[in-house]
Amino acid sequence: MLFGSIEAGGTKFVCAIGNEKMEILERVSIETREPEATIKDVCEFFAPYNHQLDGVGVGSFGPIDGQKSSKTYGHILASPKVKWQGFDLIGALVEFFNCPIEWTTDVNAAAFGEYHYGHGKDSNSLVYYTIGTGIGAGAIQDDQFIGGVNFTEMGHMLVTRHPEDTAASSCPFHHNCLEGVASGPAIGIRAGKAAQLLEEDDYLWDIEAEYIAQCVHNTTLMLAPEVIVLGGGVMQQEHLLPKVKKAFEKVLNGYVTHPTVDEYIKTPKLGNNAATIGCFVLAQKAFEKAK
Ligand SMILES: Nc1ncnc2c1ncn2[C@@H]1O[C@H](COP(=O)(O)OP(=O)(O)OP(=O)(O)O)[C@@H](O)[C@H]1O
Ligand SMILES: [Zn+2]
Repeated sequence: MLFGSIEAGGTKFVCAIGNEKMEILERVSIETREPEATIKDVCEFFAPYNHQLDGVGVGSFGPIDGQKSSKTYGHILASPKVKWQGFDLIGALVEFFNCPIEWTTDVNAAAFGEYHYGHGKDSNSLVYYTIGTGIGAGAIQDDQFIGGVNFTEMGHMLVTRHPEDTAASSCPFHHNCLEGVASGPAIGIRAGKAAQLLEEDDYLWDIEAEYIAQCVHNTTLMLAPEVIVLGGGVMQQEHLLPKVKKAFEKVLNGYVTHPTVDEYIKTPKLGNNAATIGCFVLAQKAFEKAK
């Protein structure tokens, strides 16, 4: 079988071809420009395979309309990328491909990859956070994405400000949401330099760990997942995960039981392939649904 994967991101579209073993056979990265030119390149990549593909999975940047009954279903909504506002992304892809398509958000796709082939392989529930330019999350319970009226926006949960943290929030909407205080740009504002340039022993990493620990605490109490995966550029700081585990145990203060922190709080097993593999699984589901 042959599946297509499209990770539609604000900076790049990563397109891949894979098989039922979830092996990536070919992959290309296309710079995100205006919609028409970008979609044209995406279609060119897939064109030689279009009659062989059994399904395509898409993980899209947002905000995107996921309400099936909506007139703008599958359209990009009020995106900061002005040229994409109102663009019918899913419609354009459905029109091009000759096979069934299943789609969700980019972070849901990464969560789905980890749920099926990564740290969630033997679990029935998983929450995945990406901590990068923004903070987004996907929650899965029994193979279903959690969400209703909208896709979830857990990255904007409110957190308690660290008493010594007076830095401006990087989120234009909230003074003390997780993204506003713990995303890469938020660390950058606090540090006065890019997060990746911050020394490993800088105290700001302890503040960062406390914010992420609050996120794990809130997630534990609201969703009680079997595993929480923390991905994205910021988590590439390997010293951060142990700090988060310690801070989480402190903030939770033994209130509920959970697996050991080493089993419970993970960085992605699939690394950068989580979303691609998640899209292949979506593609497989699209194929099975259409049978
Ligand atoms: N090694 C690193 N250490 C610390 N911060 C990092 C590192 N790599 C990237 N970042 C920070 O993460 C942000 C970029 O996030 P990421 O690498 O996940 O890409 P992205 O795809 O742009 O993010 P998003 O998932 O929000 O779209 C930047 O703010 C950057 O400062
Ligand atoms: Zn916010």
